[in-house]
Amino acid sequence: MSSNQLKAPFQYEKIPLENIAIDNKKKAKNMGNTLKRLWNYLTVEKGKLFLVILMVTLSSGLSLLGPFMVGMAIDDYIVTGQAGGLGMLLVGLMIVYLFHSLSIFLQNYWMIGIAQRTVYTLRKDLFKQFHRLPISYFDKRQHGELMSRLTNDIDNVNNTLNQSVIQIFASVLTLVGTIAVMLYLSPILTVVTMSVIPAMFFSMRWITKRTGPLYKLQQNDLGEVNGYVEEIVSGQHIVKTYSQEEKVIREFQERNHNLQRTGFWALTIAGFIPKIMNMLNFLSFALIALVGGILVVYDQQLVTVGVIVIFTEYARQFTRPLNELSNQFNVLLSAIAGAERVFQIMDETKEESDETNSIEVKRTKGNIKFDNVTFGYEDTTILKGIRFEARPGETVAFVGHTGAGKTTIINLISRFYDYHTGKITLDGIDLKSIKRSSLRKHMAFVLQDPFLFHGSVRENIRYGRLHATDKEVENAAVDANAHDFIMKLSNGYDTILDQDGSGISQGQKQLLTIARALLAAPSILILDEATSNIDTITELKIQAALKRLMVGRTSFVIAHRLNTIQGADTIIMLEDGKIIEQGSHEELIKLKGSYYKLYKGQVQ
Ligand SMILES: Nc1ncnc2c1ncn2[C@@H]1O[C@H](COP(=O)(O)OP(=O)(O)OP(=O)(O)O)[C@@H](O)[C@H]1O
Repeated sequence: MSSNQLKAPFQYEKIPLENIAIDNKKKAKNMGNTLKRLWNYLTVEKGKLFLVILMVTLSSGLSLLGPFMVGMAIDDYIVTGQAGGLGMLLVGLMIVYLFHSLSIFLQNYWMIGIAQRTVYTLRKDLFKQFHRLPISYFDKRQHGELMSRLTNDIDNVNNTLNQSVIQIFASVLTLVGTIAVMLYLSPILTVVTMSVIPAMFFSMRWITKRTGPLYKLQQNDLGEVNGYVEEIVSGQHIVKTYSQEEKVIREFQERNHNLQRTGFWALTIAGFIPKIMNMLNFLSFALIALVGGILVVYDQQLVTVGVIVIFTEYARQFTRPLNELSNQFNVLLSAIAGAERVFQIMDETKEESDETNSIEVKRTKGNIKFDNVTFGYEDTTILKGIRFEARPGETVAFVGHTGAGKTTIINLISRFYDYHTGKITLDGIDLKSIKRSSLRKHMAFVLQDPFLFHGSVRENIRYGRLHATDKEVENAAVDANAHDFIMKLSNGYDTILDQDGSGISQGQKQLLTIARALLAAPSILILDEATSNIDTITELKIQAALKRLMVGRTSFVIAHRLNTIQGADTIIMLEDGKIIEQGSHEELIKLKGSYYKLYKGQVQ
């Protein structure tokens, strides 16, 4: 690998901002909707929110009172030379600032509570939504990218709720209050102080127009980075086996670079705000001193020295909330971008809700019938005119080249996807009218790549039936030929398995999933190439366990190795989504068609 390939992109090339297409109207509408939905989450805590608002109002009021009292001290006591009342005023000032601090402490305390609970609910709702989404949704997306929504995006919302809500509210109040008091004290100086507003407004507009889309882009780029990391971490074995480290690092760097670039521009442009605000602040300071000074010299009635001091303080108070508003506005934009991505998932079409009159199937014989079924994932039709019947207790095996449609048939039987035309029935009832959860309760899967959760061996088997007793779990393990190896593990049934069971062999994992299926005692079984990549002794064990598992259950088997399915009642040979041959092993051999050729090819 040349060192150039991995060189960090120190050059921050300009992002073509004009390419970030923004449909302003649509964007504003989306933002409004997102804010409204966030607000709905917040207002669950009406009481606390009211207290926060009360405290913010109090602290804003007190922050106006402080400078006013200082001005009074100058005009009434210092300029007049009567310093007697100064002590009392000082005590008053101390009390004002004490309550000011107390109200700030309380508003933060309550707001953090509200924010944490809001984000907790948001996280809960999003996680729930993950479970309502159809398999097709996950099939199409990178898992890490989805995870990023639950972590980074919600974190973003959390940070904003913790700080920005209070700051924005306090800033608005302080701004309005300051303007009101300034007008009361001196309309001329108010106009002078506010003369910098247009400059502030236009510079802010220029900045936020650019940072908004950039923040959104940054969140997307972060999702991409997370998605890629998740994919590569879980595919480490493959990366190493094919020595693809260089390629992977290069691809990661591309995503990392994009994130760095958007992050750089978002923060750089947002960083202009405080600088511009400071500059304008100093400008308004100078203007107040100049105009105020001239007014004092010409007419003491118009403006006093105390009022000039109050104005210089208010000028700062006046630009600070503006500054804060603009800063918080950027944080808010990034949180809205995060929230928007969260709500996007919440708005995804859920797994089509089961019809209200859909049937709960308590018992089933396990008779599955396909009658002229067609189906396609997207526009292209994958399965065409599929007809077959699996009678109760029978085994139906699917064979065919890769992409022929074997898994797709299984996806339809388990209703991960719904058929388009024709009909699939279970015991004569249309599959679409049966509640998905009720249908899947009667099914168990033993898949090619057995999945185990982080937890004990016992818990992993018990996943098949949560209320099974320890004895039942062990019986299932015995029947699945798993008991012996489990007893040899460091803690027997209580041995903790890593996520995906990386501490045990592939064959052992398969035995555990067979035990899990045995415990579930379903009437329909789905076996997907359960015996590939396994040594002969373990394979024999698995075969025996599967035989036991399949007794009395309708079983659907996908197998590439034809020797494992010779005993099947029906073998269905698929080609390009169509059934080309169907019958028992003997019948298909006699036919001397495609199955015969495939079989001969494998046994030779
Ligand atoms: N989630 C999906 N979205 C879109 N197309 C899909 C999806 N899953 C499978 N397909 C397409 O459907 C066709 C049938 O795929 P299927 O997985 O059923 O084949 P298969 O016979 O099980 O193959 P294999 O033996 O390789 O597992 C293929 O052309 C495949 O590209």
